[in-house]
Amino acid sequence: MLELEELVRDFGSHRAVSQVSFRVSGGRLTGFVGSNGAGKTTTMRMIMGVLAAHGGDIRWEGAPVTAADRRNFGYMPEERGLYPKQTVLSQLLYLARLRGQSTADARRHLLELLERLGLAEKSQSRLESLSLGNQQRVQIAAALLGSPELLVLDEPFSGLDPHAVDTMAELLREYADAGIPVLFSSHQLDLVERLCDDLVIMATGCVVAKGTADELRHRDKPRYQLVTGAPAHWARTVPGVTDAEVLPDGARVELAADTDPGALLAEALRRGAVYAFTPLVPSIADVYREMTSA
Ligand SMILES: Nc1ncnc2c1ncn2[C@@H]1O[C@H](COP(=O)(O)OP(=O)(O)OP(=O)(O)O)[C@@H](O)[C@H]1O
Repeated sequence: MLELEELVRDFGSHRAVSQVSFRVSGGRLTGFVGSNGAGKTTTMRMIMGVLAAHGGDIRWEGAPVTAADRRNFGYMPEERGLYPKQTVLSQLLYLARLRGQSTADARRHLLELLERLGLAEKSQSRLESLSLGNQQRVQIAAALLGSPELLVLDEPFSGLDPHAVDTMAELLREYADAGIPVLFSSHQLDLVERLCDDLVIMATGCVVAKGTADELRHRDKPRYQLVTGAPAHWARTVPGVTDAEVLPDGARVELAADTDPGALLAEALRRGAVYAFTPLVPSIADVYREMTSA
C-alpha cells in the first residue's frame, strides 16, 4: 500500500500541494482527478521522487519510501520522455534491461505487451513516425515494463481512441486484480466512474474528497424524484424534507441525512396516485463539479 500523509510542495511562494493525504491500496484502481493546476502531477512527481516534498510523508508498505522501492514502481510521467529516433522495440528493450530484466525475458514480455496494446506491427517503427495515440501506447508499455509493484500513471488515457481506452482499462484492471496498487490521473470522469474502485479529488492543492465512488455519490443528503401527475407543493411540509423543487408532475425532494423516505412516499400515496418514486444518485461528474466549484 502507498500512503501519503500531509504532503506539501511549494514553488516559490505558491503552495502547489497542501497537506495532501490519501492511500492507494493493493488490488484497487484509484482515480486521481482535479482541475488543471490542482496539484496532481506535482503529487505524482513527489511519489516518484522526481520532485522533493517540502513536508509530509510518503510510505510504501508501511515504511518511508526509498529509491530502491521506487525502482520497482511503474511510472508514466506527464512529460512523455522517449527517444523519437529509436524504434519502439529497441527503446523498450533498453528500458527493460535498465530495470534489471534479462534480454530474453524482456523481449518475451514486450512482444506480449505490444500485441496487447495493438503495437505489434509498429515494433520496428521509429517513435517519431507513430501517431500521437500510438506514441502514448508506447509510453504505457514503458510504464508496465518489468513487474511493477505499484503503477503511477499521469493521464494514461489522454489521446487514446475508444478501443485503446478499453484495452488500457482492461490492462489496468488486470494489474489491480493481481494486487498491484494503481494510481492514475484523468480528466475523463465517465471513465474514472466506470473504472475506479477509489477516487481522490483535488482542488487548488488540497484533497477535497476521497473514498469509493459509491461513498462519494452518497455522501450528500438523499434526493428523490416523485411523480404524482400534479405539482406536489405539499412535499415541503413532510417532516425530514429539507428542500423540494416542485415540478408540473410532482417534485424533486431532498431529505435530511438518515431520514426514512417511507414517510414521504406514504404521504404521497395518501394523497393519490404515485407513478414513480426514484432515488436521484449524483454522477461522479456531479460530485466533482460540486467539490471543485470555487
Ligand atoms: N516546476 C514548476 N515551477 C513552478 N510552478 C509549478 C511547477 N510545476 C507545477 N507548478 C504549479 O503547481 C500547480 C500544480 O500543478 P500540477 O501540474 O501539479 O497540476 P495538475 O493537477 O497536474 O494539472 P493538470 O490537470 O493541468 O495537469 C500549478 O499552479 C502549477 O502552475
